[in-house]
Amino acid sequence: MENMEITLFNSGVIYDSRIIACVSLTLISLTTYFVTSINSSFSLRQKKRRKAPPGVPYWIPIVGNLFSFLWNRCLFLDKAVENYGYSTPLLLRLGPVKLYFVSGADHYLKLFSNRASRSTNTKAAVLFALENLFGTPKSILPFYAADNSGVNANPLPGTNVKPEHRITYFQARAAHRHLSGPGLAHMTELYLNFLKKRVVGDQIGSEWVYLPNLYQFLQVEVFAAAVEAMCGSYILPTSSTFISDFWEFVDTVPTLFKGLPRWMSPRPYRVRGRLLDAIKRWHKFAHEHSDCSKTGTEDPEWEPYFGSKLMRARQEYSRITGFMNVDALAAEDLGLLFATNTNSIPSLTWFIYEICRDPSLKSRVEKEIEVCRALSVETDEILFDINKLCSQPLLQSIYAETLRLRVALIVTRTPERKDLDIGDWVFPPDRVIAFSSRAGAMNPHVWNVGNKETPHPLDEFWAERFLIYPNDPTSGPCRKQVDDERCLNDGSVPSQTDPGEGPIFSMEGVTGGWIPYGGGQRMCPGRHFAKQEIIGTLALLLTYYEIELEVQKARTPKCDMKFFPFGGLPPTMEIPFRMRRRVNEAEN
Ligand code: HEM
Repeated sequence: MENMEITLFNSGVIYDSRIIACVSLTLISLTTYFVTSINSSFSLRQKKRRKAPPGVPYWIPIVGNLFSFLWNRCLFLDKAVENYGYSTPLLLRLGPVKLYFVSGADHYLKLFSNRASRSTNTKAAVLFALENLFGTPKSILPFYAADNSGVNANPLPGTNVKPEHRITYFQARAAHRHLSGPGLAHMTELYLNFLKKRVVGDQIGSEWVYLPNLYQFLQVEVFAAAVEAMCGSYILPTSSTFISDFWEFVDTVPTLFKGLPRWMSPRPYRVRGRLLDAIKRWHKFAHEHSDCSKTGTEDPEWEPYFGSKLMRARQEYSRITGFMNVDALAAEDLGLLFATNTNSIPSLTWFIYEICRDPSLKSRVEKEIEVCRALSVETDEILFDINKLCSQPLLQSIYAETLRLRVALIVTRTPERKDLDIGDWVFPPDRVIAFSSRAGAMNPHVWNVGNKETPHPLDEFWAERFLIYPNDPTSGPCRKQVDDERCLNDGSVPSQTDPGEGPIFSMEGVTGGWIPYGGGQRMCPGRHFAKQEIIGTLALLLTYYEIELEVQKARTPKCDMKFFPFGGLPPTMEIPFRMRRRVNEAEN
């Protein structure tokens, strides 16, 4: 104790060094907060065009906003938007990293424009995810980092990356080519067949079967069918715990995101290691039995070893680079499995939940499904017209509303080489601009929130938010303004509705608020499959089964915000349900 005491000026006053430390820290914190607040309000008041976004004040130098952000990411960003408004981009200091956070719908649209798409990249987020979440070897990261040639067939001017090293372009080309057109049609058809074989071929007969959790049921059945449609029939058998490992890994992603080292948090690394090993075993086996260079128009869309052409194309371009080793390839595919399933499956869970908990909504949905199926003349099997299903107004509205409310992710862009101007704001090169789908989804300037008599707050599900009724000028997704029936903040023109017809599905006026798939050139290439997967799964399940939720009325599941900003938000609680085979369904 003695050596903790300091006698000053022989005055006889004893200062405990702990008190001195506390007082100094408080003074430093107060001064830091004062200075950063003054700077912030000074930046806000600037009248000039081309100004720098204000910083969000913080208390601790160097650390900045990091603790508040990591403590509760969603709350921190919600508060920042509440304090500064949607039209003000903000500078966040997250430890050593400084980034901008943008929340205005108009700003999103400008960031997704062709011009901005050409001069920005997504490298920072991709590198962070590869290294910290998916376990790409550190030695390979410089190879990804060096590619600044863009996503188009023609490299960006001023870049001199070797043609065979254009990894960003290869990735984008493979995804866009094979997740649309014939590849998409084939993948959806296979997915629905695999799902049907798994679920309908299962033991659930005409007696009610009680299942403890809808999300868990889909995590197994939908995951297995989707993975088989994309990656073939041999990836899952490489490890008896692949499916449970995958979801355990997803559970640990918020921990990996915080960057804790292995010795402090071994579980995420252990489970990720098991998955990467399994993927490597699958790659090896598939290479022994299949030729990944077969991605031409004459080659099969799907074979059991690598699955879809997408997976063969990914192997092939990785081989061509000469850089990618087996570990890097496994990490890339883990990343794809993550992107594919962790968004779709939680979204699908909410989609089914919202429909099944409202009997009148369910019966309207069943009518829309009914007109999209037919019996095959040859096999007597039920066939779905997936394109027609995905064009049904109510199904689309529920799907869009589900993604608005239940997907919360952050998308990033980094300006390359020169400043990026958005409105009066200027963003310097090489600094990340982040925007959150949740901020867009909750932006009251964008969305229709009903009226006093029938309010539809943005944090509540409204099945009809995206429907325009010909005779109801208050309907439709975008905010109604006193002097303007529709707010077309993206400059689009309202489509005509035929008064004789029913409601139409519409996205008019809300494209800057609805960004679960990001936007511009880097917009999610899997969105068409995701939509068909979500709507097709519901159609299949409701065609063959009666499904009833067993959730007690008093208990409503909420979104687990721990998963913000990683995409689909799973429910906070189990959703018990029961199902039984319909007795009179056409097929047996
Ligand atoms: C509800 C489901 C899904 C959501 C919400 C979602 C969302 C996203 C978002 C926000 C991005 C980044 C876009 C940007 O930077 O602008 C992305 C990228 C990507 N997604 Fe999805 N996704 C979903 C399903 C899928 C599926 C099913 C697949 C594959 C079949 C897929 C494959 C990809 C790929 C390959 C990328 C990277 C594209 C690139 O970097 O160029 N996604 N996704």
